[in-house]
Amino acid sequence: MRRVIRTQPLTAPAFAPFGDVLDIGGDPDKIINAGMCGRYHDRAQLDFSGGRAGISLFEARPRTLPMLLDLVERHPMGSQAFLPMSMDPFLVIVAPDEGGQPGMPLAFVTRPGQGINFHRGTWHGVLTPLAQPGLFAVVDRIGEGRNLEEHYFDHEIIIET
Ligand SMILES: NC(=O)N[C@@H](O)C(=O)O
Ligand code: NI
Repeated sequence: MRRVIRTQPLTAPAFAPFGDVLDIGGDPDKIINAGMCGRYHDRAQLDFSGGRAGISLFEARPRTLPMLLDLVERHPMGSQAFLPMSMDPFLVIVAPDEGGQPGMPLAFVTRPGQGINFHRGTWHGVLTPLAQPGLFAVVDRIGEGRNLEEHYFDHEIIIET
């Protein structure tokens, strides 16, 4: 069986069941630094249970669309944030959990300057830039325990614009 999933723009309401969208839409929560900076305060639900927060840098090879989606994964012990260090859109794949297996995935494309934070246990595609440099800061759980569960699809899923 072959399924095609079309990308859609990333919005906070559509992404809410899966995680947080980090962007500077609307007014800042605070004006700081002598009026020189807007702070969009505390915008993600972070979770590092039994471990600690870590910041890593990922240099990922960009993908082109259409692309074959063969794998999603989840981190049962912590959240994971993808914070681009460029102004290029990237692809964000998520899927609902259906009895411990991923359901039908959704594919979002970010606007320049948007980041995301997957909530703990959210099925997601791995970091997928769409342009060079695929440079991201990733905030996730550092600690003991099995924090990676992978699922390989047994049917073909194509992600298209
Ligand atoms: N495994 C790892 O460091 N990265 C993945 O979790 C990912 O979602 O890209
Ligand atoms: Ni991950």
